[in-house]
Amino acid sequence: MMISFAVAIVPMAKPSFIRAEQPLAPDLAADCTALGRGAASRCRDIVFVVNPRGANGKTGKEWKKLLPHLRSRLGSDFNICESLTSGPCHAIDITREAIREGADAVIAVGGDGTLHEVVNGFFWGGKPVSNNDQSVHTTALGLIPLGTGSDFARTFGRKNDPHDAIERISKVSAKAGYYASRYKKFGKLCYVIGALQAFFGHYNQDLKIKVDNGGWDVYPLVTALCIGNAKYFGGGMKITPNGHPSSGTFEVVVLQDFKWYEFVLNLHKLYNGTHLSVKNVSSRSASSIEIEEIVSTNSIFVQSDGEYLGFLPKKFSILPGAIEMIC
Ligand SMILES: Nc1ncnc2c1ncn2[C@@H]1O[C@H](COP(=O)(O)OP(=O)(O)OP(=O)(O)O)[C@@H](O)[C@H]1O
Repeated sequence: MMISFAVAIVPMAKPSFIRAEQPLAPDLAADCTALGRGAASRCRDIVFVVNPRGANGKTGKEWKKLLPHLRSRLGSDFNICESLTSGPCHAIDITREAIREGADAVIAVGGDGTLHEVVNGFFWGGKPVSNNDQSVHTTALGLIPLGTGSDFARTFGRKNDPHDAIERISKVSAKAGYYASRYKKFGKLCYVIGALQAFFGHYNQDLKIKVDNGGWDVYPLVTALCIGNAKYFGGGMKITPNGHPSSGTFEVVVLQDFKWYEFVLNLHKLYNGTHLSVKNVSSRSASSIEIEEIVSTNSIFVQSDGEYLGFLPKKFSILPGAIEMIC
């Protein structure tokens, strides 16, 4: 069985962010290449955190093609700092360092995994990271979606066109400055293949769920539980169709006693968001949720934005308005 939750981010003015109550990543030694090379004072206004290995390496290639356009579009308003990630979790460190150094905006360039890491770089020990001089200046978050799925951007109705993303960044540039695996070679189909493969050796599990500090509800034979403050995951599956980053809540969708053939038969509904009317599918909205096994096996896998997040039990909660996002 798998628990997944779509994203942990934000839109417009003061949106919300989903937080896992346990640390999302270790605080690795800060070795942000771009800022650590002594270029911080030159490059700290807008930092592009680029995952060159995203989408099977396509992100790196697309980014190289995009750079000249980006420089000509934003170069007059911003000092542009490009920082390539060297491996998993590096984006977290780069982001934290950029915020501490007073960056006006940090832009994730890659897929949902990269965005996930950048968002987590905005926090440390459950609290927002602040810049070194402790001023009211804040750092905005932006996204150039160049990953395999890039599902978060879909919630905003985006076609995941990087040029559109640059236009959005250029339009709000003044404001930003002010406010202060494995099947990826199959592209988006990798998510369907991965989900089908997950059914083999899969077993349903009885769970208990506590929503918004209420009582515990028992959910027998859970096949999958998905939490989202955005609508999409799995390369365009509208899994939490009522989720939206500005709602201040997330949507919880539970699939119970689902067979692999039901997954196949209902695949089109998962993609267009009409699966909530299917038998054994339920949905509710929440601002915090605790999930535990009825009988503990410590084997219920949790993933977030395609990233491994450990095993149950887990608690997730919304942090309303935690990050200013360029969108
Ligand atoms: N230099 C690197 N080499 C290998 N892996 C990296 C590197 N930099 C970052 N990563 C890891 O790659 C993961 C996936 O990247 P990303 O989300 O950008 O692309 P994707 O998986 O193709 O897109 P999506 O998540 O939208 O499907 C990130 O979460 C990160 O942990």
